Order: sequence, then structure tokens, then C-alpha cells
Amino acid sequence: MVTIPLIDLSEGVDKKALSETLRDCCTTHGFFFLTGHGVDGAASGRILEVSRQFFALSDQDKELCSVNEYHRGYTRFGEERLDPANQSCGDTKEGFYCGSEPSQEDRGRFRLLGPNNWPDERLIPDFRRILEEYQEGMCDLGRKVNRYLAMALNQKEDCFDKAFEKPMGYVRLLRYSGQKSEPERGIFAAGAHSDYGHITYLLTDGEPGLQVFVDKEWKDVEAPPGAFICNIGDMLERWSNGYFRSTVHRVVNTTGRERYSIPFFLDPRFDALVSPLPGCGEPKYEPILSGDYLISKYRDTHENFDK
Ligand SMILES: O=C(O)CCC(=O)C(=O)O
Ligand SMILES: [Fe+2]
Repeated sequence: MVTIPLIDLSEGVDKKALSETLRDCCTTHGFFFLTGHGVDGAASGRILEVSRQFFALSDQDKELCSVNEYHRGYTRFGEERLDPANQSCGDTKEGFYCGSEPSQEDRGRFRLLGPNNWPDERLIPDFRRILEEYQEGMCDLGRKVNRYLAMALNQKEDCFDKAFEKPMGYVRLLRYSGQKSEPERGIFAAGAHSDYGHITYLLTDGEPGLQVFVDKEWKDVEAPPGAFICNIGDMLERWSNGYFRSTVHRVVNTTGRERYSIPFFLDPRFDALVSPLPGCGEPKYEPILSGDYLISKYRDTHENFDK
């Protein structure tokens, strides 16, 4: 097991001390647990519950809300392959993508900016509301943590604010089947990958499976109850000029049980230019556009992205 530090955001914490702990986490493994985040257990319970209801729908009902041209909606079992070079088949999971609703003026301006693709509301009447509320709460939490991340990088507290006024925040429901992974045969619940965006906040149903690659070994991650598992993505690694780490992780099923998890991917607005921040040393990365980077990653790993 890997030792991952816990950050507690409760009121009254010492900001400076918190950003220093955050800096340690981000520069070593790029992973931390987050408590005191204000998303109560009831809200987490509700979204996990509607996720179960969604995946229990018939294949036909799920296919009816398959990912649309904006890459929002249902991705069927095996559709995603996170590590094509080392997998003999797709991830043993199915998913549902829901992104921030673009403003009227942004709508259609860019491949990922379009409406979400909801299941028929008669099937799960609360589904949309619960996902949208969760999404909004997570964007707010993300903006708050961004201020500590900025401080941890010795930047002005508001340095990320502009890029996250209208962020691309994706809630993704995931259901891993009970199929056991067989790494030697290239069968994984989720192949090895780093996350693409700024930061990921992961909620799970408590089943084990997530592993992180540290010190040349795969190590299990076990989160304390009620904590988000947070990890730095590629864009924040680039912003920090490699100082913060976007660490490779995967999901391996050793139990034979199904597993539900809900990553929230917080990514800067689609037209944000991500390049090493001033003061982070001689730039090691070319500037990239947030949306272009996401699209190239989705194209490499999702069979249905261009269909
Ligand atoms: O389900 C998990 O534990 C991790 C999922 C993940 O790493 C991802 O979707 O990027
Ligand atoms: Fe991930």
C-alpha cells in the first residue's frame, strides 16, 4: 500500500500550512486524500445510488443515450482502452460522461461543447438533477482548492481563476464488472494512464482496485471513508513545468466483485492555453490548448470517439 497524505479543508485551517502539505503531495506522488470538502455523505450516497440505477437499465435504454458528437453520454462495456499498448481488450467497465453545460455563446464552438445526453427521464427521474447538482458542487470545490494549488506553486492565489470561470468539469459514472483482471494477459479493469486535465476528485463505493505506480511498483490505494482521492493531471503538471506530478495509475480487479466509482475531472476552459507558469523555471513543455489536448487523448482511447 502507498502512503498518501490527507488534506483537511475544514474551516479554520492554517492556509499556509495547508498549501505546504499540498505542495509535498503534488511534488512526490501527485496524489492526496481530501476531507472537510463540504460534499456531505448524503450527496455522495445519492450519486452512487443513481449510478447503480443507471447501469442496471437495459442495454437498449443505455444505448439510447450513447455518447453524442460532443462525447457526452453512455460508453458501453469495453469501449475505452486507457493503455492501448498493453491491453488485449478494452477496460472491463462501462461509463457515463456528463460535462458542464456550455453557455449559449460557446455552444457548438468546439467539439466538446454541446448538450449532455441524458437517459429518458421517466426511467430515473432524479438522475439529471443529482448529476447537475454534484457537478456544480464539485466545480466550486475545485475553484477553492485551485487557490491552495496556486499558493503551493508560489503563484498569486487567483492565478487559475480565469481559466476556471467556465471550466470543463466532467462527472463520469463508472461501473466495473466483476471480471477479474489478468495483467499478464493484458486484461485490466482500467489500463495504466495518467489523467489528462488539471485535477481529478474520485469518489468510490469503497471497493479496492485502484493502484498507483510509485517507486517502480504498483501499489494499492485505500482511501479513508468520506475522503476524495485526488490526483494531479497532465495539464497541471505542464502548468507547474513538471514540478507537480501527474502519476500513472490503473484499476485491477482482484476480488471478482463489481465496483462503482465516480471521477470528477476538472479541466480548464476549452480555449485556455496551458504553458509553464512564470517562475517555474526554463519551460520544459510546449504550450497546448486545453480542449485540443483532451480531444487528442479521447481519440486515442475511445473506440467510438469519431463514430
Ligand atoms: O475508478 C477508479 O478508481 C479510477 C478511475 C480513473 O483513474 C479514471 O477514470 O481516470
Ligand atoms: Fe485516472
